[in-house]
Parts: sequence; structure tokens; C-alpha cells
Amino acid sequence: MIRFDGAGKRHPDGTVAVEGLDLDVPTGRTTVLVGPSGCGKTTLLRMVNRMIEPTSGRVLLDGTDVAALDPAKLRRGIGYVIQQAGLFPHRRVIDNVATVPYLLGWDRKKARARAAELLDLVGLAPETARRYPFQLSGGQQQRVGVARALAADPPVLLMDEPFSAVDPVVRAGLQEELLRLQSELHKTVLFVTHDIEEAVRLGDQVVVLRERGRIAQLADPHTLLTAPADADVAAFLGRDRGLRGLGLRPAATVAVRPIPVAPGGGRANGTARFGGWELVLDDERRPIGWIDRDAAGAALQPAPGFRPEADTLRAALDAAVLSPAGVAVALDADGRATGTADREAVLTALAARPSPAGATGGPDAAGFDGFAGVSEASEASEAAAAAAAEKDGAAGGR
Ligand SMILES: Nc1ncnc2c1ncn2[C@@H]1O[C@H](COP(=O)(O)OP(=O)(O)OP(=O)(O)O)[C@@H](O)[C@H]1O
Repeated sequence: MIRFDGAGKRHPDGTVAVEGLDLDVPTGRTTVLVGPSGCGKTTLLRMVNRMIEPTSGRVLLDGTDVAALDPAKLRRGIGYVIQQAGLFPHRRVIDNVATVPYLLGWDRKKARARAAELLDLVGLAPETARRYPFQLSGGQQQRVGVARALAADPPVLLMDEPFSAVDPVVRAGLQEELLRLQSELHKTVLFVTHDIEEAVRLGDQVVVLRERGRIAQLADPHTLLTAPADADVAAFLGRDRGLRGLGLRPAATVAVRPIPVAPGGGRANGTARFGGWELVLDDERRPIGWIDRDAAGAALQPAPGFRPEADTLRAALDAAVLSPAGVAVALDADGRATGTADREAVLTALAARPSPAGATGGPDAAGFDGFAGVSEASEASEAAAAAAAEKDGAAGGR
């Protein structure tokens, strides 16, 4: 566990970046720090790996004051991922990823084997290994950054706006990947973002900060979205927080009706009728589309679906709203139709009382008391990003 114990930072010019924060970052969970620019997120994150030294209070790592630990050793035990990855431009991808193992004195072969394993883990093709960072896309570079941070299997990962420099589609993919990795690896992750959407997607707990690193609210994502602590937090969460909250609830609560499929002709093996609309399925029961039976010669229209076992209520609602028939198609993992849910069925599920932990199976908020983080990656580049920090002087004591 990481504990901020009255941790504060006053800069020599008198600026108080963080006023004195008490926060626990629980082991094996993802804690997200979110808040407006300048509220102290990066400062808090960097206090953990001693790139910034607190001027008051302490930061404890598993009970030990980090001030008592050698900064270089400390950083080798903490993965650090920053915006734009901060890769070493003159090193091949494989050697970027192997940075910390090399520093730990692993032999080259073992370090590279580990790096190759990690590239695979973060979804990069083996041929990526021989390239230089400039030969990769932004999203690929971020994946390398994550692989590098994981190389020595550190229990703690500090992530400072790691996905903010990539486009929304790539970003969503990287978030998905992080969730998958975390479900396997259970690192203690402290993640900084400006983006509340990202915060509720990734966080087991989310800390909303105000200026000077003061905690406005600490809660699991569902509680945050449904019960913001005050009007300021509600405003920060945005007007569509209710809708976003649906993204945390499982679609499995939607009542799905079996499809009464009649034998059909032509390319479809069956159809099902809903008022004037007919759902056409192929031989494998995959939806082909909707046809408006009342419109002569009408073209097939898309049949949006959702997976009750994997998707959220937001996805189910989206499918029902987009369906020309007002009916979402329930699908199995292979895309075969297992039933349908009309808009009323989705609305009934929406109205039901959600389970307190939300759809993500998120942690019980009672298990946490708090935490913090920071961002700002621009000058971090080599020593900072790698958590490798061969040279202690990189940012210490800032
Ligand atoms: N070296 C410094 N000297 C003086 N003030 C500083 C210094 N570094 C940071 N600050 C100030 O400390 C405050 C907190 O900065 P920090 O970088 O932690 O904020 P942040 O929440 O990460 O911001 P952003 O989201 O914009 O990255 C800001 O007001 C910033 O201007």
C-alpha cells in the first residue's frame, strides 16, 4: 500500500502545490487521481518515486518512508508510464523494454526474453521489437511504455496521463488493454488523468482533487457518478453522468426474450417479427438486418446488438435506441442471436436498483480511505519515464 501521510509540497517560490494530503492507495487495485489542471496530481505521483520530495509529511510504501530508500533502487521497483511514452529514441523497442532488467544486472539474453514476453503481453507483434520508437504509432509507443514499466514486475505502477496523447479510438483500446492486464497482474496502480470518463472506466477507486491536492471526493466509480459529494464535484463529472453510470452496470439484468424464428427462404434461414419489422438471421443465427414489411422494396437496415454477458446497460440502451424496430438483439460471444430486448425491457433494467459495487464488480468503497497522484510529463523523458532513473539527479528534490 502507498500511504500519503500529511504529504505536502511548497515550492521555493512559495507556490503550494499540495497542502498536506492523507490518502491510502490500496495494494492490487487501481486508484485514479482526477482533477483540474494544476491541482497537484503530478506532484503527488512523483512524490511516490521521489522525483519530487515532500516539504511536509511523508509518503510510505508498505509502511516504509520512501525518503529512507535509495531513489535509484526505489524507482527500479516502481513502474512509471508517462504521456507520449518517453521512450529512449536511440534504443530499439526491445532494449527500451529491457531497460530496468539491464539496470538490475540481468544478462542480455534473459532481459530480452522477458522484454519479448512483455511485448506480447501488451499486444505488440514480435517484429516490433527490432524497431526504433519513431517507427511506431503513438498508441504502439504507449504500449511499449507500459511494457517497459512492467519489465521487472514491479508491484507498483505510476501512470501519469499515459493515454492522453493518442486519439479516442486508440485510447479506448489502451484502456481496455490496461483493464485486461490489471485483471491478470493486480498491480497497485496510481493513475493520473484529466478525463473523468477514463477515471471511472479504469479506477477501482477515484479521487477527485481540488486545488492544492485537496480531496473533493474519494469513491468507487458508481458511487461517484450517482452520489457526487457536492455541486462542484457534480459539475466536474458533467451533465451526462447518469448516462455514464450506465456504462458501469451489467447488461445481464436486461430481460431477453427468445426469438420465435420461422423457417425462411433465400439467404436467410429465419425471421422474427416485431410489429411491422422483421429481423432477418443467417444460417448461423447471426442478425443480417431489419426489414420494414410495410414499405415495399425496403432495404435491410442494421440490427444493433449487445452481449448480455459482456456489455453494459449503456450498450444495451444504445442498441435499442439505434434499432429501427426499437428492439436490441441479444448476442452470444460468436455474434449469434440469443434473443431480443425492446426499449421497455432495457428501461425496466435501468429502473432496477443497481448493486452497490456497480457492474464492474468494483471494490467495496469501504475498503479504501484515499490516495493521490500527479502528472506533467514533458520534461520527464528518459530517466523519469523508465522508472529506470539510472541517474538519481533526474528530478529529485524538485
Ligand atoms: N517547480 C515549480 N515551482 C513552482 N510551482 C510549481 C512547480 N512545479 C509545479 N508547480 C505548481 O504546483 C501546482 C501543482 O502542479 P502539478 O503539476 O502537480 O499539477 P497537475 O494537477 O498535475 O496539473 P496538470 O493536470 O496541468 O498536469 C501547479 O499550480 C503548478 O503550477
